[in-house]
Amino acid sequence: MPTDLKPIIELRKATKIIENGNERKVILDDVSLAIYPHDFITILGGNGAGKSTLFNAISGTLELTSGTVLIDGIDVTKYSPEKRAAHISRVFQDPKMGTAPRMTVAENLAISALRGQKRTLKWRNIAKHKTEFASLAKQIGNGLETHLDTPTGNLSGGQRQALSLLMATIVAPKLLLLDEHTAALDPKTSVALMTLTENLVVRQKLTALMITHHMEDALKYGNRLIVMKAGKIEQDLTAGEKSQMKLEDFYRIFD
Ligand SMILES: Nc1ncnc2c1ncn2[C@@H]1O[C@H](COP(=O)(O)OP(=O)(O)OP(=O)(O)O)[C@@H](O)[C@H]1O
Repeated sequence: MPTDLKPIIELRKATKIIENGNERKVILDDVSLAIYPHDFITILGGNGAGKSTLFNAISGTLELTSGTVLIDGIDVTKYSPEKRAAHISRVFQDPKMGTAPRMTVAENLAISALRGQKRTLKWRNIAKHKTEFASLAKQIGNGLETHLDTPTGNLSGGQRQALSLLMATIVAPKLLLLDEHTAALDPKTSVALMTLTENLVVRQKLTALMITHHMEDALKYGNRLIVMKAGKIEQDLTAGEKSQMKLEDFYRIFD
């Protein structure tokens, strides 16, 4: 990893232990990870490996038992998810998660455009920004730009995920978390959304973590690949190391 760059996000010895009666389960096990500017890291691991737990620890929806989370070198371990949301955006697997269903596409975009600012939403500003929103939505290529006044609950799953991605990146976050964001889509829409994802990440020089169960995607995209197993980071591969790997090597991850 680069030595001259400072990590944007760092986890130091992050551990989460769940105690339930006599049961004690370590779901995040002494994880240390440094994420550098413009890293696009894919994350693979079997069911229950701790991938979403890692995202929860970064975004603050999970309180650590021990360990530290830093953003730009500042200890944010005690910061609420809302406070961290000024820097971190997340797109979930479920198309229903990222958008407010009764609000229109333009209204959802307008709210996202205010992320990290204290200003309240002025509805007249939405009209002002509609042309800009339309040109953003047009990049997606699935007709979203013709639905600016449509409540998001009426969109297709693919349109809704594309909108969630646009909302997560309309103000460039320090870190973009993609939590199996293509998993609920049909194969064609999933490929289109992955292409859009890569375009956005590369064009905006974003820093991103992407959980995927598609081994092909984990190999194809990004400059780093992390493999998780039983709450630990088992492997952290560079692009060079990744290119030496074959699909068969990855099937062993799920043994
Ligand atoms: N709040 C919680 N309380 C108890 N157990 C939890 C909690 N959150 C996660 N776990 C457990 O921690 C383990 C890791 O879960 P996690 O959701 O991070 O896995 P994952 O790698 O994202 O899996 P998947 O690919 O199935 O989404 C699982 O065994 C899960 O049941």
